[in-house]
Amino acid sequence: MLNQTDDRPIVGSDEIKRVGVIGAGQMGGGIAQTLAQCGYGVRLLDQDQASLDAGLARIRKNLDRGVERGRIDAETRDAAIERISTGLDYSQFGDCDVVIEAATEDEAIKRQILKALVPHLRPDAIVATNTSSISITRLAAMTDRPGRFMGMHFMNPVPVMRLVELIRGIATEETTFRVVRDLALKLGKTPAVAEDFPAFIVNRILLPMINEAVYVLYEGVGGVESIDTAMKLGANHPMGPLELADFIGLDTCLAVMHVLHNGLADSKYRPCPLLVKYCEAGWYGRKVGRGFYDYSGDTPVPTR
Ligand SMILES: CC(=O)CC(=O)SCCNC(=O)CCNC(=O)[C@H](O)C(C)(C)COP(=O)(O)OP(=O)(O)OC[C@H]1O[C@@H](n2cnc3c(N)ncnc32)[C@H](O)[C@@H]1OP(=O)(O)O
Ligand SMILES: NC(=O)C1=CN([C@@H]2O[C@H](COP(=O)(O)OP(=O)(O)OC[C@H]3O[C@@H](n4cnc5c(N)ncnc54)[C@H](OP(=O)(O)O)[C@@H]3O)[C@@H](O)[C@H]2O)C=CC1
Repeated sequence: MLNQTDDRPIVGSDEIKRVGVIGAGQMGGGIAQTLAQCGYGVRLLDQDQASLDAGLARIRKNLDRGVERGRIDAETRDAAIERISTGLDYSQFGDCDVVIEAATEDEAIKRQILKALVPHLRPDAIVATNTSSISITRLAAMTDRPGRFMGMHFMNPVPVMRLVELIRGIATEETTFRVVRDLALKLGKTPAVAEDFPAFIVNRILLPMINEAVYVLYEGVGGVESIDTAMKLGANHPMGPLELADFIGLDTCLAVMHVLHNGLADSKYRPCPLLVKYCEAGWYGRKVGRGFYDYSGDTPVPTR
């Protein structure tokens, strides 16, 4: 398939066979698992072996749970694991058709990753970012291929959630968009298109709600349990906002609020000081064992 604007060849969606994933955290792991379950070869990278091992162990556990619950059989699980290779070196992405960046929500880290990544890619490879909030256009400018760059924003937990937000940067070519949209469809997801504004659609709406829940806690309007019970039973949310904040990661929640606050320059997006304090303490939520709940025991215990 030929690129419509500059005639350089670009991979077509049917030709996507190998996908690289950068970051083996909860999102990178979920994306890798979903890709592998759908038959794609996956190259997974993180910055150290311990993070890679932990990521792969989480994928195995999720797939094992699928087998236990009768959702998949053991052969499907084993084949999915076989399709995932891991490494610490960007050269593993040399044969990838698409690479999805899913590292920590920090623009400096993402810029560094993108700069290091592109020299190893085929000229026609597409780069997508799973950022929750950062400008796609700005990240694209860090690469040698703004036309082959866009936002592909999965939701957590990736294997379960049906939505993928698709965000074009100012330079994203239509062919790139179509290839990435088709990949999302092949993963069984429903795409929703968002413009390149801070935090796009889902997080522009969801994160201020979570931040407000933290203010409600900060001001003593309710305790952790009351707030979550109120929103679960009163608004039919599957998780309360504080439970959800812990699930997303308080570091990610705070990073998104900063992008909204800085990017839209409106005081309504001011991160709650209590959210800032929890992050300063390293209480990032479920992934570290403590956030608005303490996860060290059998059942989560509210911390306030
Ligand atoms: C921050 C961003 O940039 C954007 C975001 O992602 S915002 C966050 C968006 N996500 C949400 O809002 C999630 C809200 N929560 C939920 O929808 C549900 O609580 C939930 C789907 C996470 C769990 O559902 P539940 O019914 O309470 O639990 P449970 O029965 O254990 O799990 C339901 C299914 O999800 C699967 N699941 C749960 N957690 C999982 C995980 N972390 N990874 C993979 N699969 C998971 C389970 O295996 C189960 O699958 P089966 O029914 O096929 O066996
Ligand atoms: N959490 C959520 O609900 C959602 C998050 N997102 C987005 O997905 C991305 C990842 O989030 P999430 O998975 O939750 O975060 P996690 O903290 O779970 O994982 C981030 C991973 O990135 C790794 N990492 C950090 N720096 C580098 C680097 N220089 N090179 C390679 N890997 C690196 C981290 O390694 P280490 O642990 O060693 O630092 C970690 O394994 C973020 O952009 C986030 O905004 C999108 C949708 C939902």
